[in-house]
Amino acid sequence: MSSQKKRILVVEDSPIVLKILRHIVNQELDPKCYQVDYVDSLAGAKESIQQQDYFAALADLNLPDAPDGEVVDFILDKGIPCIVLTGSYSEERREKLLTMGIVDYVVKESRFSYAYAVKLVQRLTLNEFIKVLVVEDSVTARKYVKTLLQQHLFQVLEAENGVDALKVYEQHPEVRLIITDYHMPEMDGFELVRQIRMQSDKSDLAIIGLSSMEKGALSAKFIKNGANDFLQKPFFPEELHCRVIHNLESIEQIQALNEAANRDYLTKLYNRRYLFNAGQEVHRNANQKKPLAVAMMSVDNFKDVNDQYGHEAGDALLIHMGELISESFSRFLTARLDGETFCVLLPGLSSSQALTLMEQFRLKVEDQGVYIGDQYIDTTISVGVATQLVTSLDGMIHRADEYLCRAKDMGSNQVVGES
Ligand SMILES: Nc1nc2c(ncn2[C@@H]2O[C@H](COP(=O)(O)OP(=O)(O)OP(=O)(O)O)[C@@H](O)[C@H]2O)c(=O)[nH]1
Repeated sequence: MSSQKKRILVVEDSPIVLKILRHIVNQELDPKCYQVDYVDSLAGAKESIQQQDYFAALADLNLPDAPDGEVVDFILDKGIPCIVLTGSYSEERREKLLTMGIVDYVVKESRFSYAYAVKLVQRLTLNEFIKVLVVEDSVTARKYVKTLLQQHLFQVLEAENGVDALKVYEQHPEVRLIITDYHMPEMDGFELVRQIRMQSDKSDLAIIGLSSMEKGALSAKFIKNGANDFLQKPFFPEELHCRVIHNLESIEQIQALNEAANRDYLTKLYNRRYLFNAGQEVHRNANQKKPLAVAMMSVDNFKDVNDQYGHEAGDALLIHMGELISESFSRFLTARLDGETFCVLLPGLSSSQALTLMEQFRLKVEDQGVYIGDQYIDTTISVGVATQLVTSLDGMIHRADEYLCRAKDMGSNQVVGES
């Protein structure tokens, strides 16, 4: 999320609804990320929108000075995504709202509907950064899906057949979702899904197949070919949005689980498991022309910090070390291996370059010290650096560890390695 707060406008005249909304907003929207303004009339909305840039608005359809949804027209006119709160539901009203180009409507029935509306704001914030590829040979159908996705702030890419889609995907591997039709010239939807699945699995990229009603079996075939989901045409806009959100949330949950499994809970650096897995490729790519250095570092006399200032202070020092390591070695793979021991893989660096870099880091730690509360703690590190390429990463880490022990034996606060 960008460092600037997102401004959200809530337009609602009912004090009871406002009270519930405020409560949910306070619970769900981080005040560090969102600034929410509340007004109770069209006049209030006009004044606020004149003064501020809004990321999105939640607006009541019927206000005393705007009984017929005029506030929604006004908000949309200003290019602000709008989630409509409506007291009642009818097919006619739904049709009208959707053709206006709103993000979604929420019938004011229970606390859950307000929670849904607030969650939608969070979703829009994420969507801004998500690329979706729409693959469809009919220009009208493609533009329709594109418009619906843009109403939810997605970045939309287009392709008119499977071959075209593969090219776009190659240029934009960050695409998180592909929505593809079945029947297309050059390459159909099934073949596209088959080819895409050779590169990206379901936990990295979601695929939703589109198939027409009369060809019911296509939907099952789409799933069997590797799509995450399908949608039968013609579909309601809400159906598309629900499927899109559902599939993206599944991917996000898997990624969050992976991330949690790969990170050290305290410093947020990668953990030992991740370093050993991801490091294999780094090690494989190393050769005589592309050297690899492995540095192991350990905070000196860390036990004394725990003993003297308490375990919490020790934790704070480790967090500080984690921050220092990730900012100083941002282009390298870094990890906390255990306790007060950290590791960094430095591909492309010769022995002397690696030793110099680690010596600079040692000096930085020595110079900085750290405040834990109002207590200033002086701290130093010892470092071992292995640069001789051996057959396994484990072997290099073991060597670096031996140099680290030597640095400690020689009095700590120094870098020892192969020159
Ligand atoms: N606060 C805190 N302490 C930890 C954590 N993990 C390990 N420790 C402690 O770190 C200390 C490491 O002690 P030692 O292995 O003797 O290392 P040292 O005191 O730095 O000594 P040298 O390595 O010789 O400089 C132990 O007391 C562990 O209990 C942690 O996550 N938080």
